[in-house]
Amino acid sequence: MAGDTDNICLNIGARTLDPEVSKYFQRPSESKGTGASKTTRVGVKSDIKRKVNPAVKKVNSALIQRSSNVKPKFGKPADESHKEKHLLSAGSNKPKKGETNSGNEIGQGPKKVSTNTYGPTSSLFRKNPEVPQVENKSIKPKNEAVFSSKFFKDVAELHPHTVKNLADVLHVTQMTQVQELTLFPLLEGKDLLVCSQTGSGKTLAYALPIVEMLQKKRPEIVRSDGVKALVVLPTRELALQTYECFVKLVKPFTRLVPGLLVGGEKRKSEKARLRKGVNILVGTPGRLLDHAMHTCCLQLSSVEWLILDEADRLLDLGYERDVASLVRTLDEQQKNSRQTILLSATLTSAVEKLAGLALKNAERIDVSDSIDHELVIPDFLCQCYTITPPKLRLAALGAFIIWKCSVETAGKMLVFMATQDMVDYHHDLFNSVINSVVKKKILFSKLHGNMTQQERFKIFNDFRQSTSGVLMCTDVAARGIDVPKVDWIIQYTAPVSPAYYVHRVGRTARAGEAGSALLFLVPSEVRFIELLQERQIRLIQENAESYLEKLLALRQDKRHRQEIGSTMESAATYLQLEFEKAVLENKELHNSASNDLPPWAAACDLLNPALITS
Ligand SMILES: Nc1ncnc2c1ncn2[C@@H]1O[C@H](COP(=O)(O)OP(=O)(O)OP(=O)(O)O)[C@@H](O)[C@H]1O
Repeated sequence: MAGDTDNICLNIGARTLDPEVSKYFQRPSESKGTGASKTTRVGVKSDIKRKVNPAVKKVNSALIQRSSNVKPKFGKPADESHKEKHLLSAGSNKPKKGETNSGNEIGQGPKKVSTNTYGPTSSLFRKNPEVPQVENKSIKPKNEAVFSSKFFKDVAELHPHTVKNLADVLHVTQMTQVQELTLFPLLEGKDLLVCSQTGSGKTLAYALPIVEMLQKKRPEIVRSDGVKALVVLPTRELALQTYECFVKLVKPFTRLVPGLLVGGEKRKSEKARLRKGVNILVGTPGRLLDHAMHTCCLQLSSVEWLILDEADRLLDLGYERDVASLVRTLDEQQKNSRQTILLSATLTSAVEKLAGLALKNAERIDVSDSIDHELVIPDFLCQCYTITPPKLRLAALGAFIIWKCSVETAGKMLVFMATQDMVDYHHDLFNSVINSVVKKKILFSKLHGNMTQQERFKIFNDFRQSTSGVLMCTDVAARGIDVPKVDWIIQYTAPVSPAYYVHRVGRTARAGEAGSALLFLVPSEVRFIELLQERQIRLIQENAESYLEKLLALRQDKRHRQEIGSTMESAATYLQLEFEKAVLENKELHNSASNDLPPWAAACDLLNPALITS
């Protein structure tokens, strides 16, 4: 990525460069007799009648002034602008016959440039790195059928109230593979190590048998009997979601009480809940351990089931010690024998080590059809990627969101980004800019680890219940979280590994439903596609230009028709300028662009270091 950011200087054309260099970025419309082109970024900027603050005006006029003082070196008559399209395809920045590569990166100084002209393109589309075409290797995707042929109503061991409740409240009737394979060993009291693809119904696979075993116990379990089942999950959202699953499952058996402990809440109120009595305690490791050590009303002596869910994530997040301490505390305190279940979407050696620590004579259930632990992608997931030059990324993402969430349909989308600051910045930027250009407003929300628990729960729940909208998030939402009816997973920054790719895309196409995923890469990240191919994951390559083209649909709105122009380039330029203006006009956005974003993100996602520091 770092290498690609060098190209950003070309995005800003004359604005940041030495005057000697800047003349090579002259907007063609200023060449005599060619007429003004609306596709030129500076040109478009000057066309937009919008209240601009004086500082912005000063910068803009200085930029225009600077660029108009020099003679154009590139450029062709405006009436040839329709021929520009071919420049957008892969390799558009290759020197053409009769010209040399100008190589105008900052610091290189002016090089000999072509006398051949490119014409009035936006600088967004000029001097971009070549978009590589990736060879499609032969791939054998790993299959894992989600559903079994069994129905809950046919399982004699389940209470009729349970079966009815499953259908009425959880809307499930047919078992998934993992649910069928785990039900009987769990009812028999075995320890289990379960590995199954994302979205295959692992939560119900353990929650259902536990509730069933609890409701069958005689004398009947009541809340004053204390904690019988302890469920450990890596994040608050996952814990909340699992707790809610238990709340639904115990509906026919109201004497059973689930509880939630996730931190971020006052200890006093948590203690009060524990004092009243909880039978199924769901929580994150740190908080559970904290109460286990320091809250006398939390007794673990009667625990009979321990569930370590999303074990690979527990380890990734550094909870190994907390989990080990919790297991030790249980071993010391508990009076009855314990059944332990460990679940994971991937079986790594670290997970196996944890299994060795917590499980006894465990049965292993791996739903996938091979033993080499390949990554499994849901059957009905359509996966695409786009290799987009850094300068075009922001506009391409904006265009895609506008297309999928406002113009075409009102879809529901998760957008993954690398850092909390990126999420904050893009959330605020898109919320203000995109919603000022679209007719059908888009609900933008954000989720990351640096938000209060109340905020996180509220946003997570609101997004789960909404039928459309965009949730921008870090990897805090990558694993385990279950949001119904997500149409698209966008990975705006590449995941850290193929396994994380699978976790992120696994937020859609859950439990046999259909979904789509799009991965943004810059040209230097193309190796990631090869890595995915090596793991038997196939993606279809798409062109960012095909997303940018969709911006032309905004022309239906008379307010923007003129500014958008009639070409993909002019429309993309329009959106990019709207982003840039928002950053210049809004102090908070400006500050977060200049102070908070990692330099590589700032460089890719607007901004133009010159604008930020101006
Ligand atoms: N038998 C079923 N029939 C239909 N839907 C089901 C069934 N079991 C579970 N589901 C639904 O499938 C979705 C995914 O379930 P769950 O979150 O348990 O998957 P998971 O395997 O734990 O996924 P991840 O590994 O991503 O955490 C949930 O919305 C759940 O309600």
